[in-house]
Amino acid sequence: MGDCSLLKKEILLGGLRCSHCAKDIIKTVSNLEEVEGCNLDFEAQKLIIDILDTYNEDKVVSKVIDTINSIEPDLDIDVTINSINSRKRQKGRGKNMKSLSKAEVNDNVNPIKVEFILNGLNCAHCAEVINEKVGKLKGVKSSNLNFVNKKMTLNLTDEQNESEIIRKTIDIINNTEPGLDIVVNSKSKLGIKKEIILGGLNCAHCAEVIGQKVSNLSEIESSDLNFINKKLTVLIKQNENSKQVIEKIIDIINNTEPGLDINIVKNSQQANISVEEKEKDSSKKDLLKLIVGFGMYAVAIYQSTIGVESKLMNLLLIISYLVVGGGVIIKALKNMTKGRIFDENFLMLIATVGALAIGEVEEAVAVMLFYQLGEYLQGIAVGKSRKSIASLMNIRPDSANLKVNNEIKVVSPEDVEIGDVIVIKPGEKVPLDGVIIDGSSMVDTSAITGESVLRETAIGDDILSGFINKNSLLIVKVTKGYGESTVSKILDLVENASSKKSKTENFISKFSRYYTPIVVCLAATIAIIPPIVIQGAEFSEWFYRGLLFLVVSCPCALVLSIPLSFFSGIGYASKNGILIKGSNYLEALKDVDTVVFDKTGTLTKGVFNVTNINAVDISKQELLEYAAIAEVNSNHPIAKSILKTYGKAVDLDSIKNYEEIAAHGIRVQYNNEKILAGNEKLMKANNILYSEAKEVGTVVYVAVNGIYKGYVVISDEVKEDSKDAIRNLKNVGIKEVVMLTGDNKDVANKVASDLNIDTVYSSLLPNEKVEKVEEIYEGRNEKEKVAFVGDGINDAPVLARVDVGIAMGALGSDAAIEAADVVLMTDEPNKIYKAIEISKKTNKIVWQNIIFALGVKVVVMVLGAGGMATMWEAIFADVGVALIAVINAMRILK
Ligand SMILES: Nc1ncnc2c1ncn2[C@@H]1O[C@H](COP(=O)(O)OP(=O)(O)OP(=O)(O)O)[C@@H](O)[C@H]1O
Ligand SMILES: [Zn+2]
Repeated sequence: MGDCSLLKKEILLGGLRCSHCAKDIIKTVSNLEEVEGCNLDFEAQKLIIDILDTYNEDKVVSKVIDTINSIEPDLDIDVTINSINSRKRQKGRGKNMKSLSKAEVNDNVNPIKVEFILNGLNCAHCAEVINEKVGKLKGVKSSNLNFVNKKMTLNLTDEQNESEIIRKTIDIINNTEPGLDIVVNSKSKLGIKKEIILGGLNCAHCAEVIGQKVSNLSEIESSDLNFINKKLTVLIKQNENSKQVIEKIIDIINNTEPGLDINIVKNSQQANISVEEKEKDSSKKDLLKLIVGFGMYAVAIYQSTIGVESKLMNLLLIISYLVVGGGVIIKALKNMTKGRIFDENFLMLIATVGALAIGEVEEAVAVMLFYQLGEYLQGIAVGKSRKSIASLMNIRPDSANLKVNNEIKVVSPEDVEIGDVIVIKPGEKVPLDGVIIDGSSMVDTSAITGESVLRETAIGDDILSGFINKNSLLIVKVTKGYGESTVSKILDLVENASSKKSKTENFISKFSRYYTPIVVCLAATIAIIPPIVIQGAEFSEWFYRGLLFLVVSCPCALVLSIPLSFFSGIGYASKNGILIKGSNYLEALKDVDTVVFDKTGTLTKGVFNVTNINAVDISKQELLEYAAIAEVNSNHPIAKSILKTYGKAVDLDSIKNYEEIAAHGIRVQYNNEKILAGNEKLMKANNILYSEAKEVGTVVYVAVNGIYKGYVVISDEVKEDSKDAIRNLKNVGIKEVVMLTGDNKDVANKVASDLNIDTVYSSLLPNEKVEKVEEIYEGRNEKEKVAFVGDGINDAPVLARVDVGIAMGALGSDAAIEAADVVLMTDEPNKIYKAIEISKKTNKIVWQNIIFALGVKVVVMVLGAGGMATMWEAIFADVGVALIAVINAMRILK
C-alpha cells in the first residue's frame, strides 16, 4: 500500500438546498468502495472526496456523480480535479477544471437500467469477479450484483450501446462461470421485452431461420433465440403495438415450423420457474454422482479391511474420485487457462492431486467426496433460504382481471393503465393500486403491513396492490401504473437494499481479497521452507501440511453467509411491515441508544376533537366559523378537526391572501376581515391582547381585525400502542426516549408523563427541532446512534439529520418513503423495537459466523502447521463451516 496516494476531488453541487439530500449524498458516496473519505460543505455546496490513485479516477468521479444524480437529479454539477500528495501528478488547485455540461448531467437523471438474472450462480467469488469485470465495461456506469437473488443491475451511460453491452456482459458471465442460465430484463426506454417459449422446437436449423426472420422485422429492436431453453426473447420498439408484433412473430413461427407449442411468458417469474426445474434436475444428477462415489469409496475401504489387493482398491477409489470430482477438475482446468488460480475448484484440484502424488489416495478421494457433499448441501441450504426470503416477499401479483366492455380479460398487471377498471375476485391478490368503485369486502393487508387483522373496505376507499381480497367481489379503478404501485415500490426498495452495504459486508469483501492469497502463500511456504531448513524434515510430510492450508483458503463461508444474513434480516423485517432501505441501516439500528419521537401523528393519533370553545363578545358558532374559514385551506390535522366540527361549507371565493405560518397558524383575509387562527406565538407576533386558555390541550386562538375573539381547544389522543412502544424500546436497551413537538408545553408534558418519556422539548419551530437533535448529538461517539421517528410530513430535515430516520404510516405516502431510511408501513410506534430486535439478531448471527468460520480455520491452520490436523479437519473448516454458517443465517427468518 506504500505506493498509493490520495487524490482529492471537489465536486460543486450547484443548487443543493435540501439538507436531507445532502446527508444522503454523504452517506451514499462515502459508502462507495473506491472513495476513501468524503466531506460535504453544505454552505459552499461542495463535496470533497478522497480517492486512492489505484482506482481509475474518471470512473470513480462519474460513479460519484451518478450517485449524486440518483439522489438529487437537478443539481448543477461541476468537477474540480485536484491531486494532493500525489507523486505522479503535480497539478495546482483548481487548475484542471473539468466541467460537465448540463446536458451531460441531465443525461444521468434517468439511468438506463439493464437487469440480468443469473440462474445457477452459486459461487460467491465468481459473482464478485463478474460484477467487477462488467463494471469496467465501456458504457457501464455502475453495476451491482446481488448474490442472494442472483440479480445483476447495470446502469448504462446511454442507450446506444445497450445491445452491445448486453452481449459483452453475457460473454463475461459465460467466460467466468459457464453454464449459467441468463435472463435479461431491459427496462430501458428502448422497448418492451417479451419472451416466447417454443415448446417442441427440436430442429436447430428451423430455429435459426425463425431467429433470422424475427430479427428482420422492422418493429423489433433486437431478438435472440436460445435453442437450448427454447426461448425467443424480443425487444419490441417503444412505439409499436406489442400485440400486433407478437401476432406477426407467431405467424413467422407457424410458417417456418408448424405445430410448436407457443407460450408467451407473462413475467420473468414464470421463466424462472422453468429454470428452477432445470436446477432441480442438475442437483439430482449431483446427488446421483455423490451416491455412486460414496458407494465405491465404501466398497474400496471395506475391501482394504478384509485384505483385498490394494491395486484394485486404488482403482475403485480413483473412479470414485473422477465420478464425483470430474466437474471440479474441468472447471479448474478451464479457469487455469484464464489465469485464475485462486479459484476454489483449482485449489481443490491441487490439494487432492497433491495428496494423490504423495500416496494419500484414500484421503485425496475422501477430500473430494466431502468437498462435493458439502457443496451440494450448501447449495440446498442457500436455495432454501432464497426460497424463504422470496416467499416473505411474495407480493407480486400474477395477473389482473381487466374489464373491457363488460368482458373480463386476464392480463399481466404491467399491461393495465391508469383509469382502467379491474375486477378483484375473493381470494385474489390486488394487482394494482386503485380506488373501489363498486363492492365492499374484507381485505387482508398483512403482506404489505404485517398487520394480521382484516380491514373493511367499501366504495370510495383506496386499495393497494399486495392486499388480498377476502370475501366478495370488488370493482376497482386503477390509479397508478404497475411500475408506480405499492408492490413494485416495496420490491424495488427491498431488492436494492442489498446495494447499500453494511460496514461488516464491506469489511468481509475487503478481507476476502487478502485472505486467499495470504493463505495460499502460507501453504507454499510451509510446503517448501521447512524441508529445506529443518534437518531430517520429510518433504511429503510438509507438503501434506501445505495442502491443508489450500483446503481452508476459501473465504466462502463468510462471502456467502454474511450478505445472506443481511438480506434475510431485511426480508424478515419487510414481512413485519418494516421496510429497511439498506443493509447499512439494518446494521446501524443495533447501535441506536436514543430514540427521538415527533409527537403529533407519531405518538398521538393526529386526529383532534374540539373539546371546548371559549368565545369573547361573539357566539361560539361565530367563533367556530371564523376558525373554519381560516383553516379551510390547510392540511394540518388541527384544520381537519375544526372543519369536521364546523360541518358546513365555507365560501372559498371570499378568501384572499391565505398564509400558513409553520408552527404558528394561519393568517387570511375573508371579505374585509383579517383573521388570525393559531397558537400563542401567532398572537404575540401580531400584538394581539389575548387571555391564556386554562385547559390542557392544543389551543387555537382566533383574532379578527386585530381584536381577540376567543379560542378553540382541541385534543388529540395517544395511540393505543404508544406506551408499549416506549416500554419495549427500554427493554431492547434504548437509554433515552425524547419527544419533540411544536405543540404547547402543557400538552407535551401530559403526553410525556402518560407515556414515560424521558425528555421533552415543546413549542418548537421545525428548524428548532433540527437544532435540538444537534444538541442530542453533542458529545456522542460514533457508536451511539440516534434514531428519529416521524410521520414524514413536516420532519424531513430531522429525518435526514439522524443516523436512522424512521417514517411511519407510509402506506401510500411517497414523501415519507423518500425521506426515511426505515419505513413502517403502519401507524404503530410499537414496530420500532421490533426493527431494533431484528437488527440485533442479524448482527449477532453475522458475528457468530465470522468468529466461528475464522476461528475454525485458524485452529485448523495452526494444528495443520504443527502436524496435528488431517484433511478431515481441513475439509470441515471449508465446506462444513460454510454449510453451518448458511444454516445459522437462516435462523434470522424465524
Ligand atoms: N393550521 C394550523 N392552525 C392552527 N394552529 C396551527 C396550525 N398549524 C400549526 N399550528 C400551531 O403550531 C403548532 C406546531 O405545529 P407543527 O405543525 O409544527 O407541529 P405538529 O405537527 O402539530 O406537532 P408535532 O411537532 O408534535 O408533530 C401547533 O401545535 C399549533 O399550535
Ligand atoms: Zn409533526
